[in-house]
Formats: sequence, structure tokens, C-alpha cells
Amino acid sequence: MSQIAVHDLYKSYASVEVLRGIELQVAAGSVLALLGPSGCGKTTLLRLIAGFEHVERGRIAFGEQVVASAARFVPPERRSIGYVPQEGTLFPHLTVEGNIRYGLPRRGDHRQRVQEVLSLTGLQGLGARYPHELSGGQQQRVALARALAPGPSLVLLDEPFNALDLDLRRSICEEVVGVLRATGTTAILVTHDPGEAFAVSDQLAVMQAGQIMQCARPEAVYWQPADAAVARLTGSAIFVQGRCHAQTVDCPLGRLPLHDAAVVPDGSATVMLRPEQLRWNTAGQGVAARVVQRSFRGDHTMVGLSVGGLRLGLRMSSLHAPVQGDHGHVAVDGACMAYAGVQAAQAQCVAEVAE
Ligand SMILES: Nc1ncnc2c1ncn2[C@@H]1O[C@H](COP(=O)(O)OP(=O)(O)OP(=O)(O)O)[C@@H](O)[C@H]1O
Repeated sequence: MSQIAVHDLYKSYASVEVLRGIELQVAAGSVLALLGPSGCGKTTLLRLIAGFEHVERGRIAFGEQVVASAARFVPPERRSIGYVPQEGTLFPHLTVEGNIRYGLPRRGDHRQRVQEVLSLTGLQGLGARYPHELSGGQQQRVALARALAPGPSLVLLDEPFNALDLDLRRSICEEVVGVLRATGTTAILVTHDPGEAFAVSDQLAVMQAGQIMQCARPEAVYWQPADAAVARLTGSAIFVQGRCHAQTVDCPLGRLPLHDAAVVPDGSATVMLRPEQLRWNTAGQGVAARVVQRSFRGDHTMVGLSVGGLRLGLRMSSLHAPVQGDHGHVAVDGACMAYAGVQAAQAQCVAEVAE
């Protein structure tokens, strides 16, 4: 049974619809990542689940219990939720222990519980420090420890690692999710970093303009995005025009097989490939190509190819990248996605590879 079930959820601010018919299921003990561009409604959805905002239409249930609907509202303190907000929310005048104790009931001796969550979050020995005496990553771990201290059944993390640089952010995020998994806590992580979302989630929900565009396993979202917008939001993508026939597509890169998930009628279609599916070779595999541009970037080289009337940019190992003027072939590995017709957003971009 899903621990969290969100059904047909709507929310407006000053008559502007911010959430529009959200459907979401989160299994008990699993981690769901909520990925989407700024302003698409991610925080609003978390705040409704936490009970910081009222639902306008639809409902949110925890197990069998409806906690929010137009007619019902269970206050946040009775939802057993830990909330880890964006950075900068520790009390600066309280020590680490003081911050953690803040999330626990006033009465009782919580020393043992505080030590438990300190050790769970790798903060042993730092309990007497003040927030300004900690690194950014340690501060975020304190925020997690504070959220975990009361033993919540659900933890909501709202882009808690934003202030950290990319490498640290990803490693702290993996550590934090490791702690959540070790305690069997269900979690929803808001992020706008696809890499972070892929690395830590069981299910990935992609949001845009107040709607969930797709919710599935990370690999499924990456390789079989529901539409071109989801493909772009989840990584680099190449779009070319083609014609579909019997689960194959003819396009400037050859006749390619389609994923089973590509439910598209025969006829004109927009084809989506991930750049790593393209393989430059001099063994004659695939379609003929010529190197028209080369840009050395240190750990990789961007190679501009002219292939079948298209210009494609490929990221290649600097050790093996061909040089300008070289002739070779481009083969496509694996199946691709296709979407019916020429999608407006793709009309003027015949092919592109974002870095
Ligand atoms: N209290 C509010 N009053 C009015 N408008 C709001 C309020 N809270 C959010 N909004 C608007 O709702 C939309 C969604 O905001 P939200 O914070 O949920 O987006 P988000 O996806 O979390 O963005 P970000 O990634 O930038 O944090 C935005 O257009 C925002 O301006």
C-alpha cells in the first residue's frame, strides 16, 4: 500500500493555479524525487503534504487516513513529518544539540535520542558547536538530524543542499538518503538537479507548470521520457524528425528501433535520443559523418559533426576525439523514443546536444 497518496490536487494563489490535478503515490520506505524547473510548484506541493498550506481541491492521504482535502485538515504537528527546508534554517544562538532538541517535545530527557541522531547523521562530537562553527554540509546534516529526532514516518526535503557546490551536494545528498534508507523512512526530495534525482530515488516525478508530467523509475524516465519537455528536463537530448513505421523510425541517423514505451502512430514524428547513444566510428557502422568542428574542453572534447544534413555536437573522450575534417560514421546504440508529429518546441531545432 502507498504510504502517501495524492489525488487530483489543486492549489491557487490569488486565482493563479499553481498545482493542477496532481496525482502521486509514494510507497512506504521509498524515496521519491520531485524534479522540475523553478516555479513549477514543487515547494507548494511539499507544503500541502506537510500541512503548512490548505488544499483547495483533491486530497492527500497517509495510508488509510485522509489528512487534507477541501473538507478535512489534519494540522502539521499531527502528521508525523520531518521537514528539511532550504539552507539557513538552524537557530544560530543554539548549539547543534539545542537545535536537535528543538524538534522534540519539551518534557523528558532526550539526551539518548539526541546522541542517536548525532551518530546516525555522522555528527558525533559536534553537539556543543554552534552553526557558524560548522561547514555547510555539516549544517545540513544537523537540519536532517533535527527532522529525524522525533522519528517521523515521512521526511520532506526541499532542495536542502542548494548552497553546497555540486560535488559536495551530490555526496551529502547520497549520505543523507542513506540515513533515511537505514531508518526505513519514507522521503520526498525536491531537487532541480537530474543527477541528484537519478542517484537517490526509487521513483522520479517530473513536474512542470503545476503538473506531474511523468512519475516512474529513474531509468524509465531517462530513457523513455513521456514527452520532449521531460526529456529536456532530465538531461541532454537530441531531437530529429523522422517517420515511424511498425516500431521503427526512419530518420537522418538511419532506421532505428523504438522503445516499447514509444506509443506513436505510423507517420511523422519527433525522435529523441540521448547523446551517449551516438557512437562515432571508422568501421563503417551507421551513417556517414564528417567532423566540422572540434573544441577541446579538458576532460572531454566537443566534436561538431555533419551527418545526414544535420549538425550534431558530440561529447567525446579527449584521448579519442577525431580531428576537424575527419570522415567516419555515426551509429546509434539502443532504441529511441518518438513523439507523434513535429513538436512545436522542436520545430526550429533539428538537432541539438546540450552539454
Ligand atoms: N504564498 C504564495 N503567494 C503567492 N504566490 C506563491 C506563494 N507561494 C508560491 N507562489 C507562487 O507559486 C508558484 C510555485 O512556487 P513554488 O515555490 O511551489 O515553486 P518551486 O517549483 O518550488 O520553485 P523553486 O524551485 O524556485 O523553489 C510560483 O509562481 C510562486 O511565485
